Amino acid sequence: MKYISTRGNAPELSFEEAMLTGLARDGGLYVPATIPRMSAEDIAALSGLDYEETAFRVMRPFVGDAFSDDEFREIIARAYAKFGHIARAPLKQLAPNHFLLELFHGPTLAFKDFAMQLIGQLFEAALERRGERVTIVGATSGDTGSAAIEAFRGLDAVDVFILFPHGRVSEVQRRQMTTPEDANVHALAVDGDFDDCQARVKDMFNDFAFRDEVRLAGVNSINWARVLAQVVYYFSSAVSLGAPHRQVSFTVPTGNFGDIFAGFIAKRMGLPVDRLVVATNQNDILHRCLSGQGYFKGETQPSISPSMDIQVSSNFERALFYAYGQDGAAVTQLMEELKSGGFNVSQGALEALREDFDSGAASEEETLATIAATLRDSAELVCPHTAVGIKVANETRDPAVPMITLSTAHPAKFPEAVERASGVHPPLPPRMSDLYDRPERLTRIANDLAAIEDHIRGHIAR
Ligand SMILES: Cc1ncc(COP(=O)(O)O)c(C=O)c1O
Ligand SMILES: N[C@@H](CCOP(=O)(O)O)C(=O)O
Repeated sequence: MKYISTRGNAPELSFEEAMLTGLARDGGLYVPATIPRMSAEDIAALSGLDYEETAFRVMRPFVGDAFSDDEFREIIARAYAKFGHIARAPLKQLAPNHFLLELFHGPTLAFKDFAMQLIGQLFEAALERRGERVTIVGATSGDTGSAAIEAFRGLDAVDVFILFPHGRVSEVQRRQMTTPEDANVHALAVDGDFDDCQARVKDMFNDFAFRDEVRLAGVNSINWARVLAQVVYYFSSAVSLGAPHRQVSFTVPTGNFGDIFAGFIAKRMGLPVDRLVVATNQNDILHRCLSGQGYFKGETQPSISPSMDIQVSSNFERALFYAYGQDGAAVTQLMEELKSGGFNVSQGALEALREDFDSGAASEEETLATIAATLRDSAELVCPHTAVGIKVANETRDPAVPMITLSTAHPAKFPEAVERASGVHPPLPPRMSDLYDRPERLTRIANDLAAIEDHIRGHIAR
């Protein structure tokens, strides 16, 4: 299995190389050269398997010879051992033909743990075999950072630097990043928004001298392995509702487009998915784009679903690559135009996107009202991101097709908003009950590439 860049001008890499490389050297994102198919029989055979075996069967064709079957099975087993639910990703019924896929039973209470726990194990195995060490940099609007820190803390072969927007993540998210004591963990509070953090991470990858000096690696969803791990729960949930004999749809609270892009890959692999619905908060660039208004950046508006406060949606580049018929030059041109504000999507590409994706958005008031209504009508307390998904699912879904809305974080990560909406204060799980008492350690830093690179140079263990 080879991986190619969405911009068509970077070396083809193996799974392991693509995973350790992160961003392609032409600035693009790696995707598999061909997407492996699973037959209806292969999908039917997943019925009744546990999550780990499903993960093995779904991901195996993408991994090539990077790991033996036994090694890969052991890695998967270790990755999900710390999850607090035997099903890993349980489904709950919200209403007739509307289901919630709970993705917050991992160590940091958000869906990011599914991929991050796995790639922590994959990195450790690959780096040990190669005798190498890397410097991981990541940008976060709250959840990726805590999941990455949890997955990589204490590893000898890795230093991990997480850039988060100062003052724009929830207190629980910030404390999850700033309270680990491990010397290889570095939380950087950047004076800017998430898009600034993500842009600085990409700048570091595009600064080849720095990239090679510190042996940079990335764990944002620019990393293909992040997307791959998230494909699994589309299969596990659809199969438990009757796939391949029955179609299902998914609504996905969306920011950086990584999670929903994993759904697109599942569909391309042969999973019978009817619609993939993009649900955004008031930062609705993706909804506007899919509604035919072009992809034009605005000012990021802080919201009660802060993890989705994103304007430049990194993985949308991968969707565009397929919508433009895998034309790397066309994608390169669009990304150039994005630097000066945005671009219009061609009619053909828009039609291609709409074959798979619907979209909708939720305002702040609608998000709060949905949290309250979901508690009242279904006895489920949901986080604001999940509420965005439920609101959009209710507006767009076909009642005849089962709709699975992804529940992306535990409500206790966003207690103020949840309590404001519902009057209920969601408690943290007992294992985290001292989170508010632990000392914090962070560095406040300017939104400045040179300052961030200097800080990293000065803090890595060489
Ligand atoms: C809780 C939560 N929901 C939804 C999202 C959106 O996911 P994606 O960026 O993959 O679209 C994020 C962050 O990415 C998140 O942390
Ligand atoms: N919402 C994310 C933003 C970064 O997303 P990623 O999936 O590209 O790593 C977060 O919580 O940090």
